[in-house]
Amino acid sequence: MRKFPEGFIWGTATASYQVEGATREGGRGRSIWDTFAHTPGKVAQGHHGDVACDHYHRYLDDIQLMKDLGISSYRFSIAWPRVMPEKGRVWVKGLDFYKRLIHALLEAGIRPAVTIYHWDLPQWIEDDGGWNSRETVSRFREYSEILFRELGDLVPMWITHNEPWCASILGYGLGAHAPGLCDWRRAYRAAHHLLLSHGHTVRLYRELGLKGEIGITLNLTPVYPASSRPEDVAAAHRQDMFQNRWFLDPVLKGAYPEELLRRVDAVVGGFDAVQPGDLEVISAPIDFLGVNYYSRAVVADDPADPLLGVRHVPGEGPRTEMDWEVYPEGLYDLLSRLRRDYGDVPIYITENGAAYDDRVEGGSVHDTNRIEYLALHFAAAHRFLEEGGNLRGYYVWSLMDNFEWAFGYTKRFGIVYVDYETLARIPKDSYFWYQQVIRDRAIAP
Ligand SMILES: CO[C@H](O)c1c[n+]2c([nH]1)[C@H](O)[C@@H](O)[C@H](O)[C@H]2CO
Repeated sequence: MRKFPEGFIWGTATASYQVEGATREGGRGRSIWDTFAHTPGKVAQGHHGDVACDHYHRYLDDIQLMKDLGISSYRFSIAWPRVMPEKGRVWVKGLDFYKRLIHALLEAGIRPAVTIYHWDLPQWIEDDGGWNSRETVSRFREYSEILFRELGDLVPMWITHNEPWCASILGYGLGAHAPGLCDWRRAYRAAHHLLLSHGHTVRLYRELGLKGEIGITLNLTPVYPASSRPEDVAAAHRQDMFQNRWFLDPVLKGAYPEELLRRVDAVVGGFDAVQPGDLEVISAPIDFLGVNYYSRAVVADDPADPLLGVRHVPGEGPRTEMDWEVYPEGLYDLLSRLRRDYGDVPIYITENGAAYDDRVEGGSVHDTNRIEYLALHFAAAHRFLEEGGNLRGYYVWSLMDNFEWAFGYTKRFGIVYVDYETLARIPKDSYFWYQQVIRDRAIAP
């Protein structure tokens, strides 16, 4: 058996817009995802989060599932529109659901890990410029201060942002996520303002003297050259800069990659979002780095690509329902690279999991492919730990099937199946497998 260390944190993760529903309850205002999902053609089959998994009303049953599973921590996000539903209005009572949730988690012996922002920006802030506007930085700090003052003594682990790369590139550059804009200049400005708001919030956390830990979650994708040709190796470095170092370097080293700034300036002109002192704020020391890992990228040199001169090449591994290659070695390589290039920063894997075409058969879901995926990735994490890696914990994405953004409910990532007709929860085989791993604190060799 491959034993994990005493005190290793086993968890599961979700996000507010993906599981809560109750989008019109408790004084909640509209988010950019309410707007985006209700815009025809943006989300598969017209799906939206109005009901989702109804976690807002069913959270006690879901916590019982977590308790039976045996996890020691649950990562979830707070919906900003519940706290700031409209311009000029702070609705602290909007936190009442989260206070109930957190108390129930603590009573169940489960450590709450709160993501302050997981993409559901209040629509009124987007109407005021959203992450393209520097004003949103101070609004995020104000929002964070409310959370810290109301929940700071109860919540021991805070994540400022979930994947600012996705929030900026997918939301403002590619238009695939809310707010659905296709403007690279705004995308780069949004990325900077997301990072800046992270830094200010970390500083605030320290100023308030709170005793927990705070960090940020980045989606990180190790990049491999399609061949050993120097052009492909150089292409992989460029993609790594765009995919990973763009966020890792400012947060952990206090500087953007020089070549990225040059390319951004050349393509979008005048990357003027950066002001003196910003990088010092962004690199405020963090207690941990949250890593979301799902798969790798393989790239080749391609002069026709205007920004980076790369083209993606499919890896040769099996694919999940998201058409992502299953590549557990990439998790070990990523963690090892972080340790090599960024020092011994404590790491949590804040998301890892897979979507598969799960079917209910006789009241069960035999998701052996997901068990295989998780077993391989747990083994990669274990190898890193065995080499002295500073890995603190592992949050499986996701506790339950949920709203998978532009894919709606067509992709299932949960270790618990959700019947969207009845909202019944059915633990999958992977739930019971994970339960045993947690009990043994080990995986089979
Ligand atoms: C390349 O995958 C990204 O890192 C990523 C994958 N995922 C995420 N980020 C988001 O944080 C979750 O909200 C998604 O539900 C989840 C599954 O798609």
